Parts: sequence; C-alpha cells; structure tokens
Amino acid sequence: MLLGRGLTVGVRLCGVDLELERGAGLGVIGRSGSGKSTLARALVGLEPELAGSLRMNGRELIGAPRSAWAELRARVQLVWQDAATAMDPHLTVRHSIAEARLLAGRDRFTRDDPRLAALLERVALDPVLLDRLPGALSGGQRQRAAIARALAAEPELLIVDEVTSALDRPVAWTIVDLLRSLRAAGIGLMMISHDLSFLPGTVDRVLVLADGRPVEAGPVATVLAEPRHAATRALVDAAPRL
Ligand SMILES: Nc1ncnc2c1ncn2[C@@H]1O[C@H](COP(=O)(O)OP(=O)(O)OP(=O)(O)O)[C@@H](O)[C@H]1O
Repeated sequence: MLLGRGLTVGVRLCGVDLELERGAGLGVIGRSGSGKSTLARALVGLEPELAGSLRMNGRELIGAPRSAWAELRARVQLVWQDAATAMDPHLTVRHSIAEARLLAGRDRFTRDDPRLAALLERVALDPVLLDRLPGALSGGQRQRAAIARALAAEPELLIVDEVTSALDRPVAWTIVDLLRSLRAAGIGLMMISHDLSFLPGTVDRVLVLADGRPVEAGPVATVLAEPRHAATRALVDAAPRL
C-alpha cells in the first residue's frame, strides 16, 4: 500500500521549517529547555498548536482527515526519553508490541510469528523477556523493548529522544550501535542527544536549537568542529573530551 513512496515530514515551529527526507539522519542538540522534545513531539502530531504546520509528503496534516494521521502514525515513530514511562507499565513487552502494530494499522503478529522473532533479534532482546512487564527489565533492556515497540509499527522514520541518557556509557553505546544498524538498513533517524559523541557515525547532519528555535544546522563533523553560534559553542565546550 505504501511501498515505493518516499517520505518527507516537515514541521513549522516558531516560523522555522524543518524537513526530514526519507532515510535522513539528523541529530538535534540544544541545552535543556531549548525545545528538542517539543520538536520531536510536533513531528508525530502531538503539538499541533505549537507546530503551526505539519506536512507529510507535502500534504498538510493539521486539519486533514483521520486517515492522513493514521499514515503518519505508521510511518513515523517516537521513542521517548524515559523508557520506564514510554511503555505502559501494565502491559508486557508482547502486548506493547501488539498495541503498536494495532495503532499503526498493521496486521497482528501470531504467537510464534517469525516476524516477531526477527524483530527481537534486530534489537537483540531475549525472547524470554517478551512476557515481562517493563518494570522487570534493566534500563538497557527497556530501551531495546521500547525501540522494538516502535519498530513493530514498521516506521520509515524513528525519532529517539535522549534514549541513552538513563544508561551507563557501555550500555548506551550498545543502543547507539543498534540505532546505527537501523540506519544502515534504511530507516531514517532523528536523534536527540545531549551526548555529542554519539552523533558522528550515527547521523549526517545536526540541528542546534536555542529558545525553541533552530540557530545552526550543518554536517555533524562541521558543526561540532567549527561551531558558529554561541549556543553550539557552549554545548561543544561543555562536552567532555576523550
Ligand atoms: N517553539 C516553541 N515555542 C514555544 N514554546 C516552546 C517551543 N519549543 C519548546 N517550547 C516550550 O519550552 C519548554 C521546554 O521545551 P522542551 O521540553 O521541548 O525542551 P528540551 O530541549 O527537550 O529540554 P530537555 O533537554 O530538558 O528535555 C516546554 O514547555 C515547551 O512547551
């Protein structure tokens, strides 16, 4: 049904347009309160007032019929900052995955569906964890489960909001490696991260926000090596050097 069609999602927030093309990898950085999560939420339709305009493949969704929104929900998935609250604490991982498929209008996985096994393998999540509640998982497992839930919708763009911030660095790197493998498989990625070291090799471009507005954008290596805006310089200066 959707095969062969490209994906462009765009949002206008505070009069500034952001366009993400299919397969793109964009890092979003900015100090706390700069509007990163709001931008992510706007792109999945959760901030219609602030967004001003939300387009998919050039079509305006704000004010559009439900069917257009259903398509956005299937194609763009957001993984929240805190996996503990991102997943319903009362639903097992299996149920969360089933719910995500239902909401995205995808068919059900059967109990022994090979696609479910493939999904778990993709995120390196042990199948024994399928029937556990999120609260019974470690932080890293919970993030993998949250990513599996998002991938169950078969999105073309995954937006991840600080998915590594609650994890210690070795575990965080395993999640970054997972995100890199998803990108290599053609899934677009928008990655919000306060840890700048995760961005090179994971995304191509970076957008810097300050006070809810984009202030700088460019190739990740250039922006991090030669920051032009004071807000970017402050972030780069504050990053630990290895
Ligand atoms: N473009 C905007 N216009 C108006 N208000 C905005 C805009 N962007 C963000 N805000 C508001 O600013 C506040 C902080 O934004 P947000 O949580 O998105 O920041 P953040 O960069 O994700 O912060 P943190 O890193 O702490 O999670 C929110 O109350 C949000 O509604």
